[in-house]
Amino acid sequence: MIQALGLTKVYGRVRALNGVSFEARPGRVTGFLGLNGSGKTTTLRMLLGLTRPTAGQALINRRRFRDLSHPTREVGAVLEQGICHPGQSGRAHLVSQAIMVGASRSRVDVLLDHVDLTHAADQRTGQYSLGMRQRLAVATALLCDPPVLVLDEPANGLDPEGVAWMRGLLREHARLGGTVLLSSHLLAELAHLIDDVVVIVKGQVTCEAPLASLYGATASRLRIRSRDQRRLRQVLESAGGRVTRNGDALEVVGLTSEHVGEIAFHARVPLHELTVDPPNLEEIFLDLAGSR
Ligand SMILES: Nc1ncnc2c1ncn2[C@@H]1O[C@H](COP(=O)(O)OP(=O)(O)OP(=O)(O)O)[C@@H](O)[C@H]1O
Repeated sequence: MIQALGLTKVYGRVRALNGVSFEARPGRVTGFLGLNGSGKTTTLRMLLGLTRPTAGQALINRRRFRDLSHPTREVGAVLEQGICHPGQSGRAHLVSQAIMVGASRSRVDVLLDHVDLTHAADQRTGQYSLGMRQRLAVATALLCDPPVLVLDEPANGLDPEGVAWMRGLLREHARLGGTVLLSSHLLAELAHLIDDVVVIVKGQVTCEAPLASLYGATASRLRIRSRDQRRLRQVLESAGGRVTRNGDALEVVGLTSEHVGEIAFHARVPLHELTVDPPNLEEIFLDLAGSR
């Protein structure tokens, strides 16, 4: 469980965070979304005891990071990939990290396998691709099998296969009861990964909700073609639809497809096309982030 309680951070004249509060719960993957400079990294760093809040508290399992008796057993973090010596092999890196955090040596091989790096374990990390370094960073975070995971832009630089792998790993972690909080500046990228969304805009949380509820709150757009567009537009508008023209089609918001079908039937206007465009996640996010 992660809790941000009124987190505020002031750097000189910059108020980077202004009373940020939200929760990330066990068994769920929470996306922490915001445009560049909105305060995501500052918040994550506070959760991990790396930045001191001016006011408020950042709690992992109801304690501040510095009060955790075994921090690496409670929370694993991937803040930036590639904090490893380029001359060291992936395996050597993990072994030295395991010694530092008191994890067993056997855990290293299990994790190399888990992140699919066994084949490159003895290669120098300086020769690793961005995706391989990201996998190594995830393995490092998992050394003590912590229930809470915090990841800053984990999909950055990953190819589609890497993104799919990361998605599977994080979903599985949540399925087993873990808490996952990850930041991103792209909502669409997280569509099949996250359960809950927290949106931060200029240091303030503007939305905290299950992802599914965002789809529900935004009306679908219908695309309709007919032989008699003029008549159709008239009847749809008088039924309360907001109609705009797009090429040879009409776009309608505010009516369901069933409703449109019945209206067209009663008006005796044959339809050539009636399709539903689900809300576009990126548009929803940009609306929430106040950039449109
Ligand atoms: N050490 C610092 N000193 C001064 N200002 C800072 C410092 N760290 C962050 N800031 C400012 O705080 C604000 C939030 O920055 P932060 O890095 O948390 O945003 P972010 O959402 O993670 O952005 P990005 O997606 O670009 O990484 C920005 O205006 C940034 O310039």
